Amino acid sequence: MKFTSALCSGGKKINFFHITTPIFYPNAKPHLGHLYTGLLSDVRGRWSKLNQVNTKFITGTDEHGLKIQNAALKAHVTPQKFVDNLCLEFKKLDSKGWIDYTRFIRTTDTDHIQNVIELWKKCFAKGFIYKGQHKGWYSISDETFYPESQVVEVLPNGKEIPLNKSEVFDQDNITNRSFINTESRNKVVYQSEINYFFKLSEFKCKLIDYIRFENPDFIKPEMRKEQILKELESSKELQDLSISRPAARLTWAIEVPNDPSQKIYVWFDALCNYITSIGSVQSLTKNEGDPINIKWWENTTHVIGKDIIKFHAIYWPAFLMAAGLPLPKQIYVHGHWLSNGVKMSKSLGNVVDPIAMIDYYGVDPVRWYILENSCLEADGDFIESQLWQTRELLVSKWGNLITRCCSPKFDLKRAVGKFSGNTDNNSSIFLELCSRYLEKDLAPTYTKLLNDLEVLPALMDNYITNFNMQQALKLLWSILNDTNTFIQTTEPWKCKDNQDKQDLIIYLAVEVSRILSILSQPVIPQLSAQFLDRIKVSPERRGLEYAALGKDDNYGVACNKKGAMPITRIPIREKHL
Ligand SMILES: Nc1ncnc2c1ncn2[C@@H]1O[C@H](COP(=O)(O)OP(=O)(O)OP(=O)(O)O)[C@@H](O)[C@H]1O
Repeated sequence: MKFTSALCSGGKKINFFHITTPIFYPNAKPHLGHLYTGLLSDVRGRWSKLNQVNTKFITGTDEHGLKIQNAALKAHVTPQKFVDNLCLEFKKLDSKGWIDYTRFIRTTDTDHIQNVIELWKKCFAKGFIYKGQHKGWYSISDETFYPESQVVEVLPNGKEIPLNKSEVFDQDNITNRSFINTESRNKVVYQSEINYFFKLSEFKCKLIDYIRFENPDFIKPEMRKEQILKELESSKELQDLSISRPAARLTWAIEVPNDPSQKIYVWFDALCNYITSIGSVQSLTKNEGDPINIKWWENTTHVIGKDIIKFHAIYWPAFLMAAGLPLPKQIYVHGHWLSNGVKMSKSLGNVVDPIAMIDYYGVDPVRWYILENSCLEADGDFIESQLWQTRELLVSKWGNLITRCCSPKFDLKRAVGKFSGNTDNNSSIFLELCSRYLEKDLAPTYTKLLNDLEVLPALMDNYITNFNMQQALKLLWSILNDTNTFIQTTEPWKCKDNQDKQDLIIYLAVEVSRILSILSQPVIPQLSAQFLDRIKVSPERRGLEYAALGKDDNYGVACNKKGAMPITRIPIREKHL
């Protein structure tokens, strides 16, 4: 069918789509930023399902590591109890936000732990892991080491000075002194210990070839790819990566195979969740694995915030290359939600509580607002009055349009019965009908509307598959605005003496509502269902194949009577004023 193939990349049907969010640290309750990553992935996953592609969407929590161990200690509970409690908060946010995942992975899950051990063993067997002395500046908050060039000392008066090159640091001479790294600006401490190392230094050229030449779409958007390539192509060599910590210091982590004195570094553990989400390390092994699992893996998209790009675009591909495993298809990197110009983060506590917003404004206005006010390339500010305004527009532009169509003055069933069979996804027939019944000077208005409606599914497909949700929503607003203007100008309530004309106007308006509601199901799953219910579109006719003019000839029955509005006005939250 012409319509379906238009929605498939390059005309080729993709059968598998696997999408992942990062697994989040459950060291405090989630905030708006976590909902954002979940939402981008959820909409993309739902779009893929609507397109009848086999889809898996995985999210979860990253439960090991020093950061969790310390937070649990502070809360006077065991790390297991600590993560059990907070994991529920992340699940609650997903449930409130209608984040429709296939599996919620916890890194404490048994199958995941097994995979981490397998991945380690493979890298070890191929000679990419060795034991050595490690000295360096470590940020517990970021769970990562920083080079000296990225560390400054913060003096008691708040002044920041570079490290004194001639000073020899050790764990003792930094007590009572404060150091931060210049990348995340989190605190760092000096550590010297025995660790296992991963030979990251061997992957610089392989990564450049892979990202720049062989798979130029691996990292999106372009600016993020260039950022990573700049780092890789700089004259600096990649430093081997410390991937274990002494068990004496880190207890809450997976044990290094055959060495109980060491625990696996939390990022080596966490990244492996993407494999757990498909199956096992073994099942992804080239030539020996499961072809279906490999297919899932080759159609995997990771969605992440820009704060963790290095881990996903450098470390993760290098681990996989070392283990002889294939790489996922793509990594999409998004910007941050800010609070007074600073990244909203659990550690800083400068957060917006998304659950409070959802409880008051409803899930779909929040989803719409977040997606409309963000794009991958930029950071965004949350402004509650804008969220309220977005909701107002959904009520006045969309809710009202449907309510108008369902007015007792009109007869939707009659209009649908009269015009749906005539059109059959062919707007030129409908154009002809419009020119027969409507005034000549309306021709530009309805021609534009019909054209826009015809190309809408393919344009939305392009925007959503490229995570450009903002533009996809702009298209919906534009058609809604044009339809409201069309109704306002044609005044169907004044066409009592010309039933065909009235039916035609109402039919066009309700078709816009129906098509837009079908296409927006991934974005506003609850509201779109309520809209479709209001005009009695059967649940079997809500697939993408019905998102075209005239496609559904069997809805609108008994709608033209007073019914509850799917969405009504509410004032802005009092707390906000
Ligand atoms: N301010 C934010 N804007 C957008 N996404 C965010 C934001 N904060 C966190 N995320 C999402 O969460 C991921 C990081 O998860 P993490 O649990 O470390 O969150 P965090 O709030 O930065 O935590 P912490 O402050 O403890 O480091 C990001 O890559 C991104 O997907």
